[in-house]
Amino acid sequence: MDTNDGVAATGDAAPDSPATATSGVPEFVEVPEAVQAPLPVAELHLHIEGTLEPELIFALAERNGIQLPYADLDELRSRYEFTDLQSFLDLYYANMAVLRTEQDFADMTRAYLSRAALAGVRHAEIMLDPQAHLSRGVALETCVNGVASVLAVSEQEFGISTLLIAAFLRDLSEDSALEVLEKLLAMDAPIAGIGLDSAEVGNPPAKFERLFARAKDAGLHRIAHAGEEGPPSYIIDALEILDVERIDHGIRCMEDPELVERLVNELMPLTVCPLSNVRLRAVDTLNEHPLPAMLAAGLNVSVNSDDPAYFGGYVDDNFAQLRSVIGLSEFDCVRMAANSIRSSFASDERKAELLAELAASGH
Ligand SMILES: Nc1ncnc2[nH]cnc12
Ligand SMILES: [Zn+2]
Repeated sequence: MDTNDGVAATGDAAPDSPATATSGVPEFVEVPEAVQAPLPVAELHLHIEGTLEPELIFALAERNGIQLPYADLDELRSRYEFTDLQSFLDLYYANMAVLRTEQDFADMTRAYLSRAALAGVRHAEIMLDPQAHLSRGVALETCVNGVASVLAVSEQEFGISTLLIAAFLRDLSEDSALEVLEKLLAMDAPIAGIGLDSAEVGNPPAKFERLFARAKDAGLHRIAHAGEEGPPSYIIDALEILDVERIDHGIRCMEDPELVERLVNELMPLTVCPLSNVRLRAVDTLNEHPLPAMLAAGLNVSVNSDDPAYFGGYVDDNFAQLRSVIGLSEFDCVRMAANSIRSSFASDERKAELLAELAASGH
């Protein structure tokens, strides 16, 4: 690991040109950062339905005989202009209509993992929104088994260890969430934890106190979106009422210095998603993103892609823009990669393996 200031990543790999005296290239020329392997990271904040790329949406629609309300890819892409979280969620839920069979869920998962492997992801904790599929008449077994069947071979095929997290939609009732959780437990679904997502404002953590208590009882990990659009008090409530182990986003903690101090002291992981925050207008531009201030405050932050098909990039794209647009140093990138691994729910053995890989990565 080096601690040099980051050089802007161009995204274009330089041609292979060994720096020999005879090639005319001085021997001391360093390998440009762009040709280095990506940082090995754990992706901790990823909605699998948010990885549905436009091409796959069209392919699945055709396979399932579904008429999309867009004439072509360009028309679909023209809708990816969001004004806030809800404007995104409307499209995100609408596009799920193409997911009908186990094969559809498996294909989506496989597409994410193969792209994530190129992005440097070595461990992924993947959220699935079962209620968004049940409400369309897709069985729980269909979505869970479709995703899980590919996760089961992910380490072997993609070198990515995985865990599945059932995320519950906070704009629905707690009773609905409890009913689905009981079904997941009864079918022995391979879930490692539960999450809380969807429309945040007006749906505070306290609404899901019984759900999270039940999940804890069942030995499940607990995470929740908080402080994406919602106030800092939602972060406090997620910690105190839901007893979460990680906060998804959490960027609005910066409005409450006492909360920041608490999060620092507790080493509470915050899974930050910079490109998502810009696209959903939680921040105006990447330059105004609080991530550098969060790092300076000593918060345990990691970089994640959230819904990469909708927000302009996977985790490597997030890092590349942080380097090139706001000049984030290589030291901070490596620090966040290490945070992501340490904050994961992977086994201690797997974490040690990944930290060793990070140390040997040359970053
Ligand atoms: N960024 C996000 N916030 C809340 N719910 C989501 N579901 C998918 N992406 C989300
Ligand atoms: Zn999210």
